[in-house]
Amino acid sequence: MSSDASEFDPDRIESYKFPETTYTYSERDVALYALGIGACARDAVDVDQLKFVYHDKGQKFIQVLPTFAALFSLGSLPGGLGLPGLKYDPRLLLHGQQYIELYKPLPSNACLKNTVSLAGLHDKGKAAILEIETKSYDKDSGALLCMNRTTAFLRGAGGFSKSSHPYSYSNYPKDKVPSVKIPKGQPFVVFEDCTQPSQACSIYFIIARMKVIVSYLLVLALLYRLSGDYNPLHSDPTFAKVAGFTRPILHGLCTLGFSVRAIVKCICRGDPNLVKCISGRFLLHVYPGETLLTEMWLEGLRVIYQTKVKERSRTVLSGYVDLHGLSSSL
Ligand SMILES: CCCCCCC[C@@H](O)CC(=O)SCCNC(=O)CCNC(=O)[C@H](O)C(C)(C)COP(=O)(O)OP(=O)(O)OC[C@H]1O[C@@H](n2cnc3c(N)ncnc32)[C@H](O)[C@@H]1OP(=O)(O)O
Repeated sequence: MSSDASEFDPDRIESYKFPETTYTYSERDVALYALGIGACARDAVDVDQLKFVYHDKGQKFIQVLPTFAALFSLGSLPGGLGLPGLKYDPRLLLHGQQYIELYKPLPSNACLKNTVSLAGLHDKGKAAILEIETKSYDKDSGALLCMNRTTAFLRGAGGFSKSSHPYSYSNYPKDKVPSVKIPKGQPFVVFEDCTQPSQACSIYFIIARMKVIVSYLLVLALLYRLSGDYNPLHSDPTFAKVAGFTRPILHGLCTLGFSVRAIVKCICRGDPNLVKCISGRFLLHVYPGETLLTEMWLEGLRVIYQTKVKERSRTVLSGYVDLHGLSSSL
């Protein structure tokens, strides 16, 4: 018996073959992205960040922040999430998680070929969770640059299981994904950005062995969207209200970009190529203009982090970043 085309149909979603896509970017996109996640926002001559927006010290290419790789995954979805069998209200979609593996330093401009597949689909009753895997190859050399696993939390789309057992499909072993446990002790380092332009910038407070970074977001969602996520949830007040928010919220990937940029600055001493893999779960929305505070703990070559909104004292993101090694100056 064929299923009704207007129904949520997990079998159709699971058997869908995603087309290959291409994604092309230039140095201008790389610099615009870095500005969208707050690089140099508080200090236009920050030696650790100028290289992400400018050919600092005569460098030949602008360097690429590791979370730039996440853009390839959003750009790889044909027509958004218009998959056969997937029925959901786009106004209720939230970004749930992002996982990125980096295999090579990201070039400052490239033409990429993306292969896309379903990584997971889960029925959580009140929501459906959809996971999409994107592998990005340099089109010229054929080299695999990175892999993204992007998780969408589709509020109101759950309850589609055909048996009493909740539907759950994954193309990767769940036990290989470490869950994040925030350590009980104090974070590792303290770094605080200046709060007002009139203050001296980039003041370091080394308090015991703690470092904390504070960043200030202003109209970032409007700037960040120019990197390719035009979801009106981040710009349209009416749309945001229907989605359940008092005003447009920040892109999850912008918050992740802030947090990982803080880690690159504080732990990697500005070297983006020390980052091997990134994992983050979005726990709560962020309003543009709120202050982000990223706390970091170092456990071997793993940085465990959590990001809080200072004004509401709420954790909005947590995860880990695995490194290839540690900076010798740490
Ligand atoms: C293909 C992908 C395309 C992606 C496109 C992205 C486009 C972007 O423009 C969209 C955005 O950027 S939206 C902004 C960023 N995201 C957010 O602000 C979401 C913040 N998180 C929340 O609000 C809640 O955690 C919330 C609402 C997500 C969950 O909270 P609750 O409803 O309270 O859930 P809870 O009862 O705690 O858990 C139910 C089950 O769901 C699992 N879960 C919870 N949070 C999750 C999350 N963030 N990601 C993945 N899974 C999550 C829980 O584990 C639980 O399952 P189980 O019962 O099996 O443990």
